[in-house]
Amino acid sequence: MTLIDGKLVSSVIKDRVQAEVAVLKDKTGKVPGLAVVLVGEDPASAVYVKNKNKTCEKVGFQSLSHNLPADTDEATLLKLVGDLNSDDSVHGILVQLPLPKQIDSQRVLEAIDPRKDVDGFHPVNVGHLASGVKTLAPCTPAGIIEMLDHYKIDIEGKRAVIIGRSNIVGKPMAMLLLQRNATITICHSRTKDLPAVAREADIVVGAIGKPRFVTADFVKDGAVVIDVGINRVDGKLVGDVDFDNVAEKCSFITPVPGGVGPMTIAMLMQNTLTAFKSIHNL
Ligand SMILES: NC(=O)C1=CN([C@@H]2O[C@H](COP(=O)(O)OP(=O)(O)OC[C@H]3O[C@@H](n4cnc5c(N)ncnc54)[C@H](OP(=O)(O)O)[C@@H]3O)[C@@H](O)[C@H]2O)C=CC1
Ligand SMILES: Nc1nc(=O)c2c([nH]1)NC[C@@H]1CN(c3ccc(C(=O)N[C@@H](CCC(=O)O)C(=O)O)cc3)C=[N+]21
Repeated sequence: MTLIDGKLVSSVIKDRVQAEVAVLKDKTGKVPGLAVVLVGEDPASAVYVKNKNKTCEKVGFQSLSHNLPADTDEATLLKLVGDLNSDDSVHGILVQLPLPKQIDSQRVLEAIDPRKDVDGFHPVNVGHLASGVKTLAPCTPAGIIEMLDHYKIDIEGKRAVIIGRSNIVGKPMAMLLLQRNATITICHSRTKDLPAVAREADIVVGAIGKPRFVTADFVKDGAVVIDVGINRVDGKLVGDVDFDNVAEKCSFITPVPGGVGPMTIAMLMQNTLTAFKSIHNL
């Protein structure tokens, strides 16, 4: 069994971004700017925002955080998004999800300029991804593809089973794996005989949000197992995969922490750099 080191692969990407930012800064006098909008005080989101700010500093981006109170109304948030759309120093806009229930998230995501949509959640970018047009792809699944490539894990012709069908992970993961010629199955809470379906997979992606949900019973001998889950159990971070038991059966596995999470941040930097270059025709 090989442990996939997300921290290592993410450093390679961040170093590459950092080097390119330095060159572009010399050439244009400008640096990429990333604006992160957090509504309310969800502790998990706060950790994520802190990591993003730290990484922005490392790679040489300008990082702006907007922390709004939990009772912010939709109009206020839409106004902020509009201001960020027209701010020339901002090239990436990320509105942290989930949003409080008085706000229609879809309306907010659709208000973001698609060129600055570094999460890849705007319908234009979702449509491009589904059509196979090069676009800003969601960071978490894009990071998973990078990890598979780094470890030279074949995707073409392989059977991939994705557990979870969210717009942020499951669905875009399916699109990216399909683009790479995997045969994909997307599972969810209504899937029948889930362990049997998952056992057919050469590559299993667990994105459910339930601690240790994917047990050894879900995994074929020699499969590749990717754990997207971020769950807090007794103050400890655990994934959606029952790591200790699954690790004995699989060929490759990602840990939590230190797997998919750091890759999400690295791809956010990559997407912000891509947006900066496309906005400035570089
Ligand atoms: N590491 C990272 O960078 C990131 C980690 N995450 C983490 O990944 C996990 C998933 O996130 P996200 O995709 O946003 O979650 P969502 O809650 O949006 O989606 C969860 C999916 O899992 C499915 N599901 C829930 N229970 C079951 C079950 N018993 N059997 C089969 N399927 C089930 C749901 O099915 P249905 O649609 O039928 O309800 C749904 O499609 C979370 O732990 C989250 O914190 C998320 C984003 C980035
Ligand atoms: N618009 C939007 N885009 C997102 O991409 C998004 C979001 N909203 N809402 C929340 C989820 C969750 N998410 C994580 C990203 C990185 C880590 C991460 O860096 N994890 C590290 C360390 C975590 C720690 O130690 O606390 C690790 O797994 O090793 C975690 C979680 C992005 N999400």
